[in-house]
Amino acid sequence: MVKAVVLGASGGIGQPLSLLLKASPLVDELALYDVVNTPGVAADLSHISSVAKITGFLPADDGLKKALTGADIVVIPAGIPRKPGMTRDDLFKINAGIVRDLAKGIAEFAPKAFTLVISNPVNSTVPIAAEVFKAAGVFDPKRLFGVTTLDVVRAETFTQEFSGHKDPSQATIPVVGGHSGETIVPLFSKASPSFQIPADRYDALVNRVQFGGDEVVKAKDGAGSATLSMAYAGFRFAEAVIKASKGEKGIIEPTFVFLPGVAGGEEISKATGVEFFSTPVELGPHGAEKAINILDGVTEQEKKLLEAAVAGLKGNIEKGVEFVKNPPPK
Ligand SMILES: NC(=O)C1=CN([C@@H]2O[C@H](COP(=O)(O)OP(=O)(O)OC[C@H]3O[C@@H](n4cnc5c(N)ncnc54)[C@H](O)[C@@H]3O)[C@@H](O)[C@H]2O)C=CC1
Ligand SMILES: O=C([O-])CC(=O)C(=O)O
Repeated sequence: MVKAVVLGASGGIGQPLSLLLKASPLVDELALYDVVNTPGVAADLSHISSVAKITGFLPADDGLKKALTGADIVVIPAGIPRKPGMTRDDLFKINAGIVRDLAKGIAEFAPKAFTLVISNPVNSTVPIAAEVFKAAGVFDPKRLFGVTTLDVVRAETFTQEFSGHKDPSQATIPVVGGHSGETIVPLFSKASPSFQIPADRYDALVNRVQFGGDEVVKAKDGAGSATLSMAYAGFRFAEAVIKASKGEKGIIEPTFVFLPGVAGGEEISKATGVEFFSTPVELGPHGAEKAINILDGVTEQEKKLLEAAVAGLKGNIEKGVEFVKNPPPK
């Protein structure tokens, strides 16, 4: 039996993500939580003739507790999205508190659940969740994931003409680092099967993966950021976590984790100088079984990208940790 919970289920990402989870044969129970509209979204989805039994909750009447109790996997797309001209870090002011409070709920009502954080800025919201879990004495680094799958999905899509896959999702193109601008590092040299990108196209392709989010923010012109591609990516990652938890072997996905708490992660943490980092992770019954180091043998260009990523990540991580350790005055 798998119970999945979506926190922020009525939003632009929350609704299509809930649809995909409701339609998935891997999910037996689905609970939707948001500060608005969950009764309607749950009623609508409940007419779909799939396995999952669906319920919707609002904050009143212990809604968060009821949604989270018994959860195996919790996905968090709660929080505000960007508008043109904003960086993901500009979302910190509002989303940091939202993620902190939802993480407190998870610590209390579903401390053993896999927690998948989508809310931006991921580079800071994942450290926030980790600090909340630590303070509550329930932190298991193998069970906390920042969802960076959309960066991988974009890399697969944007390089299709070089990878040559009819179905671009069949390419393996690792993207490491974090989830904002220069902290996003596509490692094209580590793609498998390998392919060559012409030198005059390289910078533009890296830039497109790093700033793919901005492309959507601009096109939506004030109406938000990526929602449908994110729902696809979030579902892909959630599905991978669920399949691995059920014993399926060989599932590897890049995700933003607390490296010192995952087997193999210490080495990557030493090499990069950061504790939180997105790297390919082998998933298993208990979550992140092994962090895979693919940083050896990267190209000189990729080394430079990694340096810039780490410099940005350090501040983002510190900001998240500080937010919980030394909360700003109310
Ligand atoms: N990790 C990634 O790759 C990506 C992350 N994002 C991020 O995901 C977040 C959500 O984006 P959208 O769905 O487009 O935004 P949205 O505004 O459409 O939806 C957010 C939902 O969160 C709900 N919410 C707000 N406070 C809440 C709380 N305390 N508890 C529960 N629900 C709450 C809102 O009522 C709303 O329904 C944003 O922070 C965005 O930047 C977006 C795309 C990609
Ligand atoms: O760009 C944004 O703000 C949303 C996001 O994280 C993405 O699309 O990668």
